[in-house]
Amino acid sequence: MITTRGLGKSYDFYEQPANLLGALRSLLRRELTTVQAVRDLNLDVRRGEIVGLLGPNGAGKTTTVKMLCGLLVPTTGGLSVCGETPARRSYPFLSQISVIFGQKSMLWWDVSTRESFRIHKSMYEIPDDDFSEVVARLGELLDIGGILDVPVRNLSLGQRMRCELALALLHRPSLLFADEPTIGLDVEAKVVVRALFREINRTFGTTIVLTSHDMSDVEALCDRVVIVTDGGAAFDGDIGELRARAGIARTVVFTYRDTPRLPPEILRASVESGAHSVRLRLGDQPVATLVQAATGWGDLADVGIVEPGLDEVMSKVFSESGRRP
Ligand SMILES: Nc1ncnc2c1ncn2[C@@H]1O[C@H](COP(=O)(O)OP(=O)(O)OP(=O)(O)O)[C@@H](O)[C@H]1O
Repeated sequence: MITTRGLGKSYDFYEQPANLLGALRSLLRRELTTVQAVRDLNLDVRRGEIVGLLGPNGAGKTTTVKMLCGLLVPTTGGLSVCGETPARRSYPFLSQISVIFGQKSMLWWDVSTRESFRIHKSMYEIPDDDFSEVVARLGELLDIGGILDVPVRNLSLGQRMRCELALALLHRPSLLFADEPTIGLDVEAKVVVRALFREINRTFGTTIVLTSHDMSDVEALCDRVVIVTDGGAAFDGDIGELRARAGIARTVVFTYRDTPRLPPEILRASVESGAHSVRLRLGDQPVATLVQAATGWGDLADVGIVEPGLDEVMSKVFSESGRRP
């Protein structure tokens, strides 16, 4: 579905002078600055996958997405998306893809969502029957039936995001780019959006490329993650491999019916301890050995093994790549 080889993009721009003197000088001589936003990126996405494109701020994720959907022309390298060259923006290409930018509205601001849908319908030549069916289905799934006739400027952020999603899915794209699609949504709306992504992926086989700083989105959705740092791919694999790469040990939590009598060395090594519980890092020792020892510290009620949070994992991988999370 997507292949990039040696993909690169640099931006040239003139820096804004910091003060009046600088501004006067810049009338005579301006300094051109180049930022290498994406460098030598090799990426393969197969049909039907949900791939997370992750990385710290400024890593080059949005620039990559913009090249993949044809909004930006690469400076170097080659890419093929749905068998086409995105920057040519041919009709067969555009009718197969869709893009959601969480920070940018694709809806017309002054008219209702339904009007934007109608414009979209004519642009994509969606037949009347298909259109009615998809609007009804998305209206129900996203709970927007009651707000389709409200001017977009009067919608709350969460309501607008639901409408943005519906607009993006109207022509049933086979490839969806979603750049921070859950930004600003409340917890309930995020769950709805994730469920919707899963559903369209399962039902229509839609391939999804997602960028998000919300690790719950990533855990809930992504079969595979590609971590971009400084414009290049620093990791490509599934979340299990990513956890292994970060090398953060799992922890085990022992919960007691009474207050446990913890040996001093256990107390010192604990990640946290409370009146009725203690949390320890699982090092090389077998879990069974630790559980056996834990039964001797008090009236053991429960044992739970906790994977490191994806936020912690990402933070470690980003910092190892020399970038802040
Ligand atoms: N239009 C532009 N002109 C000049 N530089 C740009 C432009 N757009 C992005 N950049 C620079 O390119 C680099 C990558 O930006 P990009 O927006 O692709 O990162 P990102 O990974 O999406 O970041 P974030 O997570 O903060 O959204 C940054 O250093 C940014 O300042």
